[in-house]
Amino acid sequence: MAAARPFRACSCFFSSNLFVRRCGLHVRYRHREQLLSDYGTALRERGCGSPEVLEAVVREIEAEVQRRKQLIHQSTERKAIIASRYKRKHPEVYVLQDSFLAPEFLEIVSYCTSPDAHLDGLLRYTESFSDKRIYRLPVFTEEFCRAFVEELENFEQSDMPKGRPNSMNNYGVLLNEIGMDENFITPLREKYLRPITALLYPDLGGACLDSHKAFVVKYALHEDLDLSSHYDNAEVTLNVSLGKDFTEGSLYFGDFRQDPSPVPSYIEVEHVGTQGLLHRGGQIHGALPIASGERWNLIVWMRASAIRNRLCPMCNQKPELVEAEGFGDGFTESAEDDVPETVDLCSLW
Ligand SMILES: O=C(O)CCC(=O)C(=O)O
Ligand SMILES: [Fe+2]
Repeated sequence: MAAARPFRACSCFFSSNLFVRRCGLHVRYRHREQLLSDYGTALRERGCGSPEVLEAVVREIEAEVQRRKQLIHQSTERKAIIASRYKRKHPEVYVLQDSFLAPEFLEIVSYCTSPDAHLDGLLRYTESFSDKRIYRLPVFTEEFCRAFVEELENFEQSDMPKGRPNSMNNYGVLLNEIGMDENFITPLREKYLRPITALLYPDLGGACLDSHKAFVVKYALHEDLDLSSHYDNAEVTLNVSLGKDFTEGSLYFGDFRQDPSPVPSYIEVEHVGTQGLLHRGGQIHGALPIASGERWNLIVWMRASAIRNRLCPMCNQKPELVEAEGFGDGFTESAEDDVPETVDLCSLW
């Protein structure tokens, strides 16, 4: 068998999809003049047109680009510190066990791995929302969710260094940094989720999701309340509600990024504790503000190199690969030197 190819990122990470929080806008940034020429009107419309505010916006964007450039290095450092010093409260939650999973979820996986499994059969076990290919299904047990959130709170309250889940969420935990990728998220994706996504999203590489970025987001009254509209850097996303108690805070979904309609229709989907939502990463979505309590959700952005190597979902171009740590952003170098028997079936579509 050929050695696994290292994962890469696309260079657009340093220039595209930069989120300007104060005006709720994603921008591409090369330099100040380009920003003004591409987004001058949009910035003005959102109250960011005065010279002082513009100045602050440019400074924020440049700081975000710097943050992104230092990310790999800082994340590796944090991971090493956490591995050597963090004292886990529930060490057991780091190794996935069947007992963490809802019996109904195990039943779904068992159906999907049976020889005659088909989409219509699977849909009998899930709840579907409109025609947007959004599905809800049971995932974890309540007991597991409680222990997991307790572990995350323990980490949050510790003096360990913490990264932000992504440029839009300020609160939460990057699961690779606390050591949950290897024995929890990777087996969850490979052994349990992939048989399901293979049937739901074959066109998006659902059968060959070969990497992920996993994190937990947290919303609370004096922290983040909501999340602006966006699409994920993922082919398929799993979003599981872990608790705790909260009101409001539903998700809303609009069009698929590559298939916009003149008047997008939005649907709202509630989070149900212990249950997960599967959706296409490219489905435009956001989170409405919570009204009380705390909301913790596990988010797994799942990626298929066979799909994204052709087109980066963030810049819509052939990806320009740059070195990365771990799973990077899920791209791999081209497979031209592969011998035929190692060619992944997914890459033949
Ligand atoms: O708050 C949520 O449930 C959604 C979070 C989300 O969409 C994301 O982090 O990509
Ligand atoms: Fe998202």
